[in-house]
Amino acid sequence: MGIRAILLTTGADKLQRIRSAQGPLDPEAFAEGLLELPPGLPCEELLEVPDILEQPRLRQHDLARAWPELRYLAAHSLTDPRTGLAGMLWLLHDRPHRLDEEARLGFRDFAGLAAGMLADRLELQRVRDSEERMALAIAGSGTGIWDRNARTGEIHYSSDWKALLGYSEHEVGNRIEESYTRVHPDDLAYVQATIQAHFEGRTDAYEVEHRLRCRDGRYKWVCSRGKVVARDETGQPLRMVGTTTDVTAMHALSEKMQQTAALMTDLTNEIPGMVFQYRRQLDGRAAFTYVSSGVREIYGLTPDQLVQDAELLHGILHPDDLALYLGSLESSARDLRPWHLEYRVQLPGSGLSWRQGAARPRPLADGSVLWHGFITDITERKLIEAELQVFATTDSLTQLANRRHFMTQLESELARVQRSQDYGAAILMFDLDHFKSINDRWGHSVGDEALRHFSAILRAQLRRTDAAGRMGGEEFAVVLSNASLDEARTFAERVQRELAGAPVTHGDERLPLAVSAGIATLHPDDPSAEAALSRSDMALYRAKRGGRNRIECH
Ligand SMILES: Nc1nc2c(ncn2[C@@H]2O[C@H](COP(=O)(O)OP(=O)(O)OP(=O)(O)O)[C@@H](O)[C@H]2O)c(=O)[nH]1
Repeated sequence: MGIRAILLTTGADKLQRIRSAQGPLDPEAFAEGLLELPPGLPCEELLEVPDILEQPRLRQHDLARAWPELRYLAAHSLTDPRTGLAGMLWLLHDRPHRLDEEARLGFRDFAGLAAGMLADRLELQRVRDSEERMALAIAGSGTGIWDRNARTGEIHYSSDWKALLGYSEHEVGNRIEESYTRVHPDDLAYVQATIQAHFEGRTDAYEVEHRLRCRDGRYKWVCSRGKVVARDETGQPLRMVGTTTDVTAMHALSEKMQQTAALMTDLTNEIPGMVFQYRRQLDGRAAFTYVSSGVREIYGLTPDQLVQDAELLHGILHPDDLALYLGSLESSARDLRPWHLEYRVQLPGSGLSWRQGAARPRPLADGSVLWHGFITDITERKLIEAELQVFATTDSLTQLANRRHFMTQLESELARVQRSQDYGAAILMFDLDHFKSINDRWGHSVGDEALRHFSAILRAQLRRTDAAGRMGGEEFAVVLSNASLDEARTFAERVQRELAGAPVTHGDERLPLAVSAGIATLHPDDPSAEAALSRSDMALYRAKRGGRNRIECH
């Protein structure tokens, strides 16, 4: 090109830094190595000034001052496709000059090459800067960094890495073989296999927790993370970088938590019944996240079975209680109120049994609800309750309803009559005739036998909807649902016939047992069951007065 000097400057604006100069131009002549762009630059990609003497403004420029012989100047901007202007390439001469077309094209190509190299260097600088920033960011954070040449097996550690294990700067070798000697023997195979899988491209990056021996011989738990950052054309790793973080404290904590969890499990397994944690998601899906071993007795399942499939309970709960069970959990989740329920289960091989559930719900951030609670077996309590219920409502001699329970049944029947105009019911009072003389003649136990005998006759005549009770002594009452006065009279006649036809005997003797009956219907305007009862009582009184073994209606 017939040029005396070449200059390379970098910068993104009018102030350029001189990077290199070839020829008689002295870079030292520029203040702080900076050069301000002459006016008109770098607006154009290529600018040529054939003779500076013809450009008065350029004669005063720094370039002309640094090299007074300067007569010719050509400049080409160097651009970085990512950031724009990155520098300038200058051609200078001490004589007037002009590039011919071929030289211009050559200058353009040359500037293109220089711009590419400059962009690469800037990129490298950026990477270095960011690496430095990263190193600064993780300095003192309990993390060290390393850089491994996968081909030669050379590995370099940051000062933090060495400090992590208690080494000073020059106490750690740079061979990978040595690095593996610091890994705990029990962890080595696993660590190497993890790294190998990453080398073979089976993972994007790797992360492995293991123990590393410190300078003082003790082991620390660390988390090693690594990633291959360069591979050759066949995919073989060339360079891998990574970090090592001290997780000893976290490990100790997680071990402590595991011990606590194991203790909790042991304790919950000792509690009779089943301790559970149950989670219900916003979309309604639900699962047991923990169940104690008591699930075997409570539901006849293993903990794993119930944790894997909560719906197994649908086949275990009594069909009549399933909807109640699901509904009660639903409302507990909705209102965040404690869940309490008594329900029946049917376990294979054993009969019906009762369970009681109690749990507290807690809302979670994702909208789901988490219960903690327990289920106990209350079958025995339910049996006792049922026995007490029978005890409280039944006459022990005859097994008929006692007076109090019969009155409750009568009240329900009256309510039914009051609800429906087409519905009628009758109340009958029975009283054994001359019962005192039976006791007097054959004794109390024969009298008891006679009372049981009459109760059995009454019971045999009842329909499922009717009810009978012993009102006291030798007095009985029956309420016939959906029955008229005539139907009630027929009922009483049948009872008298049965009693006459099946007498109680004592030895060869036959007890002269007969019964009087008084009948009344229930009225919708009866203020109470007692009112209807007293009408039938009045009718009974008339039957007694009328000669006994009679039926009177009110
Ligand atoms: N064996 C027995 N007798 C009872 C029981 N409860 C009451 N009695 C007796 O039943 C008798 C009832 O007698 P009364 O009230 O005089 O009536 P009655 O002899 O049946 O005469 P009328 O009812 O007028 O026909 C009494 O002797 C009571 O002691 C009982 O549980 N067992």
